[in-house]
Amino acid sequence: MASKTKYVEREIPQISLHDFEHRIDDISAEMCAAAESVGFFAVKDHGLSEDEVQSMFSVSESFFSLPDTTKATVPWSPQNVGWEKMSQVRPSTGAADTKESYQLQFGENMAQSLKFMHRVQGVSEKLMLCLARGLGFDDDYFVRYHDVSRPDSQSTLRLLHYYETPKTNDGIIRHRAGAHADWGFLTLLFQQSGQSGLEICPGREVVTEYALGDEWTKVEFQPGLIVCNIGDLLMSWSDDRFKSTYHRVKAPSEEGDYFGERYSIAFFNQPVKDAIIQGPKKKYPAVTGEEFNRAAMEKYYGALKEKLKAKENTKVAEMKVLPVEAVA
Ligand SMILES: O=C(O)CCC(=O)C(=O)O
Ligand SMILES: [Fe+2]
Repeated sequence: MASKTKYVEREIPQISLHDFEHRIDDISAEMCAAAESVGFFAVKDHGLSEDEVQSMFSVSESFFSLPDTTKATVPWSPQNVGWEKMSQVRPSTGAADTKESYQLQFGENMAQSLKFMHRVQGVSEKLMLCLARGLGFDDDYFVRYHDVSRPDSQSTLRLLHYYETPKTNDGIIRHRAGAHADWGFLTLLFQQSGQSGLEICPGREVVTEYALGDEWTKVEFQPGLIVCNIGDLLMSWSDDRFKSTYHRVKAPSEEGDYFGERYSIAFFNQPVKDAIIQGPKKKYPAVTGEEFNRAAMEKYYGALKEKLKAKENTKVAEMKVLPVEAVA
């Protein structure tokens, strides 16, 4: 039986993008303070309407309601596009997440999804400008490296669907999104009212490996907010000034947890392969986006292998494991 989760109240800063052009310096200061402390913040007044977001959730729900045999005609591929089900194993849990997801990249997509992706990219570019300014880079520094018109653009929209979890007490932990830090640059996340479960565990340096057994804070849906978090890549690119924070969608198991279906939408900003990743203080040697990903993949598989070795009767080769591109 899992022990009772420890919760603490932490403030997740809410940052208004209202009157962006005139307030960039103030917004940038707020964003950098959040990125340096909790690693998560929420933006409001970002220009995306509730209708636009709900339409994208409708697309997602229609897609996931198709029979598996139909969804399997667009299977997940190593380019990180397509559908997967119950196949993402996290080093923190060594077990597959109880979910399905569908990845889309810029290019040939349904017009509605593509339009939404461009809208979220627009918000992302504002955040990139603020973060670049905060680090002392040119304003367009990060935006240039996240050019979604390039054919090798890696940024990905991920539709997520977590299955309803039985309220049985059978001792099986049904992970939704096992604890992890996103490995990319910056993630923007959309949640739905009443579908709780997202939790964060800030302070990587003070938590145990994968933050298991530590103190969590719930990040609940609020209308009009986009939840944003720093990924490992930006942590490195900022000389560790901005924090990539552990988070999860909790395996429902305790009183007050939400056991129903959950839909969420994540937009992962990823730099192009030839981006040069190095912070202003040059804490780490310069690497390309491609090299950074390769190293992240090795680290992920190393951690996963260790975890699986530690678990009895689990053979790595028998498990269908998604590569790190889909891991975020
Ligand atoms: O579904 C969520 O709310 C979080 C998903 C997530 O953390 C991820 O896909 O990286
Ligand atoms: Fe994540």
